[in-house]
Amino acid sequence: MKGEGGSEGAKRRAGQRAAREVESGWVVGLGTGSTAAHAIRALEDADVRGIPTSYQSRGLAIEAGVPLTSLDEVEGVDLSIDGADQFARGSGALIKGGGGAHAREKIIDGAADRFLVVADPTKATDVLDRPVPVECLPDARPVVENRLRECGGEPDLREAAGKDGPVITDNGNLLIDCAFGAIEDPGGLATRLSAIPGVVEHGLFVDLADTVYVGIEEGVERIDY
Ligand SMILES: O=C[C@H](O)[C@H](O)[C@H](O)COP(=O)(O)O
Repeated sequence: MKGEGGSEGAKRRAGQRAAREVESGWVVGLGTGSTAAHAIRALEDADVRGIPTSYQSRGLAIEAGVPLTSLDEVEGVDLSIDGADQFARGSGALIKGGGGAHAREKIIDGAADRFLVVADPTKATDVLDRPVPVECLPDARPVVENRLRECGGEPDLREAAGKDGPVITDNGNLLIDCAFGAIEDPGGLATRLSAIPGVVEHGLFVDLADTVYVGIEEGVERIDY
């Protein structure tokens, strides 16, 4: 369910710009995906501790020599830097989870004093309209799918490439990509999705982003919320 396109240069500019906000001694949430990866690499020589949001970001941090910690070893998270599959320019609402990492991302990004989103211009939209990734307990899938239909969605179990069967998240759960068409009220939909028994977490991030850095041809655009 990853988004298409987006130049690597734009992603790199956004990731490196966000990494410049990190101060010595900070605890930093390490986001997942190809854009957040540039921020993690840019922290190579920084005096920080990182909390990874996924298996992928953990591996990247180890490669870059960023010391790792966890939520139960720190008093707080100073800053988190993470990507997005789509963001609404006007509100900063996001769709995340194209790589299936949104549950841990929401915990860590949401715990941070500041949450910086890094993106390329293909992620920007006026109204969110990508399918929303929903992480679901395996036994609950039929019930969750019915409830998603009642919410107006079209659920689609995410299949794994190179394997017969579904994608299993880092937490051992299933992923359902649910299309809702244009999402005019992300906050209302987020509340409804969170109330479904068996839903571990969904990829709508509402009122969480403080700043979006968008890599563009000439540099980086900054949008504050
Ligand atoms: O589960 C994955 C994450 O939410 C990513 O941050 C999101 O998919 C964006 O990834 P990318 O920067 O590779 O487009």
